Amino acid sequence: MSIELRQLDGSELDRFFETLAHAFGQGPPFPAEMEELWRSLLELKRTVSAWDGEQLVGTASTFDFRVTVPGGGSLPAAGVTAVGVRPTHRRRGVLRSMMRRQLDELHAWGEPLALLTASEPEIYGRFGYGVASEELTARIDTSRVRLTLPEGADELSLRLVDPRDPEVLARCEELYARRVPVRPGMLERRPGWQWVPLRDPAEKRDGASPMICVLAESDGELRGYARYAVRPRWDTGSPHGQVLLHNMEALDPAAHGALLRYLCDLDLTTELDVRSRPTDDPLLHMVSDTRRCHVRPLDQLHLRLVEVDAALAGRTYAAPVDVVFEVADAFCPWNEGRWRLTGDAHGARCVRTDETPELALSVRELASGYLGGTSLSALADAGLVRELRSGALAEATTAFRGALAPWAPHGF
Ligand SMILES: CC(=O)SCCNC(=O)CCNC(=O)[C@H](O)C(C)(C)COP(=O)(O)OP(=O)(O)OC[C@H]1O[C@@H](n2cnc3c(N)ncnc32)[C@H](O)[C@@H]1OP(=O)(O)O
Repeated sequence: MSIELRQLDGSELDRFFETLAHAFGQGPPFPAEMEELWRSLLELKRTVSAWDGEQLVGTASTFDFRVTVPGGGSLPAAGVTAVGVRPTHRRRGVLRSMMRRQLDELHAWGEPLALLTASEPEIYGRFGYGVASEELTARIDTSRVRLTLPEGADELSLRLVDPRDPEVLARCEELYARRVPVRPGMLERRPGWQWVPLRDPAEKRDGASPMICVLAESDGELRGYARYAVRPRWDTGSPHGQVLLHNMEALDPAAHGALLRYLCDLDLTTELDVRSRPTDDPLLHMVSDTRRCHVRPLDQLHLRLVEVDAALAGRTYAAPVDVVFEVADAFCPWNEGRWRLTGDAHGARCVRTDETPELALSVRELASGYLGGTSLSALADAGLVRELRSGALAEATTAFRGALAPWAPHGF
């Protein structure tokens, strides 16, 4: 089988979505709402298509993001998306060849990072991606769990609005933009991206209502918003509906608490399903009983350092660090070798060196630690990082960690 790889032509987009629909197992047509959104956001220059003769057998693309890195700055990051291979052409190296082309292109364009959320966590490690953030899912028994609310929560007023109302959406996006620099992993949303967290395909609701939006305001100022749906359940006689939290942002503890209480107190419901929150979300400290919250962490952002030096120099460090890393990177050999990282809370430098290595690891582990979500010491305990100079591991571990757990607000 000979496979040709090339950028997609605009006239081939129908086939792109048809191939993706087959790859994800549901068969064509691709869900209409998603297709319309993705068509408006895809950049043909960033697509990769794999062809077996006239047949489109593989798809991949990237979005041109900026992601918040530790310290509050941001870096360009390629958001890998729409990866799929036709079921007839599985396990013959089509994905590998698309990943090869994609990373070569990102390298040529000088983009320091690539990010993705994976359908299955096993796929991307072999291409140098490490799990850089986790998300927390929870199923809160709101008939039993009580909340202790932060001061000021009672003073906020709550208002139900149409999430798609242009004025509401603009205000929510403005608030979201203020949250972006706060947490590593947050994604800047360019025009068009405000629709992504509003995705709500009817065929995926499974008995739940369309998306609802509640605003938390004080004297007309927006302090937080939550988007959710309600799935009524009456099958046992008494009502025990579920509240499904799609997304929520708040500027301060009071707004966060007010929104959470609203979601937990909705009449005729006994459960709040939290789909994706940071692993250090304050809700964990407001509930009376975490066992009845059924909390579960899942891998979230898989991250790749496309350019080790630009990536490491592009963030700041929680404590002074001066360490020589010996990096292994079989898939992107331009990253292989020794890098000396010096930095602190104000800035950093990362340069090639032939000095004696002090920590040895693969680019995958460096990626796992990059946003501050995974401890390099923990990776060393798993045999994945080797300390070659006493003290270097503790120094790098402390420097890489941040005050907040990394998290991305939505998939892509
Ligand atoms: C960012 C995103 O878009 S995530 C969405 C990814 N897409 C999907 O899950 C849709 C359904 N799946 C598919 O379309 C395909 O099976 C893909 C894209 C996951 C894999 O494509 P393939 O062309 O079969 O992969 P390819 O043959 O290149 O395999 C490369 C390697 O990955 C491994 N691999 C591929 N798929 C998987 C998987 N699902 N789980 C574990 N390992 C996998 C292969 O075994 C191979 O391993 P090796 O390096 O040891 O040889």
